[in-house]
Amino acid sequence: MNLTPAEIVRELDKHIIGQESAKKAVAVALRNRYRRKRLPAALAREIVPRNILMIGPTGVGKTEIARRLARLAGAPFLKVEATKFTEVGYVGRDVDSIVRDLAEASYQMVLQELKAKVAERATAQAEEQLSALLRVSAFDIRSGRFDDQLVEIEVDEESQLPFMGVLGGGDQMQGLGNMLKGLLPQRRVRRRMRVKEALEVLKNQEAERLVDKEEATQEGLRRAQEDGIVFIDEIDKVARKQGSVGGPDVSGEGVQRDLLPVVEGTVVSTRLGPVSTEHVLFIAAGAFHVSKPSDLIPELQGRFPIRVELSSLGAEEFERILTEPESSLLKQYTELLKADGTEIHFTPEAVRAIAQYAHAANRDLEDIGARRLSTVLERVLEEVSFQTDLGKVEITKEYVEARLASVVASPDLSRYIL
Ligand SMILES: Nc1ncnc2c1ncn2[C@@H]1O[C@H](COP(=O)(O)OP(=O)(O)OP(=O)(O)O)[C@@H](O)[C@H]1O
Repeated sequence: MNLTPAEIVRELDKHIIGQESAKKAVAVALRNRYRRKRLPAALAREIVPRNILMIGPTGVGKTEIARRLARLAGAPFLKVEATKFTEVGYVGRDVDSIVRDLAEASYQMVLQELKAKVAERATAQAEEQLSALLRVSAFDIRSGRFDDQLVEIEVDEESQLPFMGVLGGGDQMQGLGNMLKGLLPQRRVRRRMRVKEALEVLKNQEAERLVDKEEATQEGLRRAQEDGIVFIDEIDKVARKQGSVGGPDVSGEGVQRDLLPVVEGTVVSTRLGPVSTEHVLFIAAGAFHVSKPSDLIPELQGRFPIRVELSSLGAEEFERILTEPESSLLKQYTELLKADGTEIHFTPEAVRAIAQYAHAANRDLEDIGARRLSTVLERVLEEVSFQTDLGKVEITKEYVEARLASVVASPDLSRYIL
């Protein structure tokens, strides 16, 4: 993956509308990693990432840019909220958990890749096991003819939920869950389930056995350290100037002091082994409505030398966000309903109307950025979504207005619905 900064921006353009300077900054940061790796080792060690501070209101694409960048680079990614941490010695999460969770995310990423490589073999073995159990041919299993039949299989306790890592909570909960999984001794239990499910469970179990865990650990460690990207949201909330009121940490300065070594480069021991944060890229973000970046402690300011501002979004950007990204909201809804025999089509005027309503709601209620589009769209499509097999349905400006008029007329109603 040796994309030039311009190519990286072009990739990001497929998902994020506007916010050019932020895209450019992250593109350069990513390219710098590639540049560094081409230098002699002694020199490369000296060059630390120049971290980025994103300044902009909520819902304008800060997280999305960082997440997309990570995906593009195949880099392990972790999002944390600065406000979730508390000074060492007080109740709350300690900052070292950032590194442990990043390592865990990295390990899981590698594990999934390794599993994908052995998927074919794992499937064949799972089919064989089931065919032996049911005394039918593997072909019969594959045909799906026995999908609904019940079968009892022996499973590793943790293999029962092959998708737990995907579904479980936020990034942090996922890290925690995985960590627990790693610590618990494996138990074998007998479970009755439908053949179709058994196949999935056994596939996953075989894949787990086939992959080289040590390889996953080593590669996971390497990626966390060399490619890891940590997004620290709400940094502005811990950047208040020293408050006048007492209490343990009114200003958030303690959290900043704790974050500092992690950002500067430290070694944290994790389940996988020691992880150095020296080359991890940190992207901090905040609205900075009240506090200013200059309210951060000087050492931390120095560690985030690249400052980019993201602008708040207006009706025109909303219109583009609705339609242009590769998996835009309108495309998502269209595909979703198509699965149920309803083909919706939005007229350009309808799209504009939705964008304008969203913009107005942000202005009148609270500016939540592009997130507003989801609530408005949900309301517009409420009735259509409730039904199935409607065939072709055209969503016109008049329809949008009819759906939203009553809500918009009542400020109280708006607050709940939009
Ligand atoms: N410029 C944009 N282009 C496309 N989609 C956007 C844009 N801005 C926001 N979105 C969408 O809006 C949602 C919220 O955006 P995001 O998570 O990036 O907010 P944020 O700026 O990080 O705010 P917060 O700090 O509150 O998390 C995401 O689903 C994202 O895809």
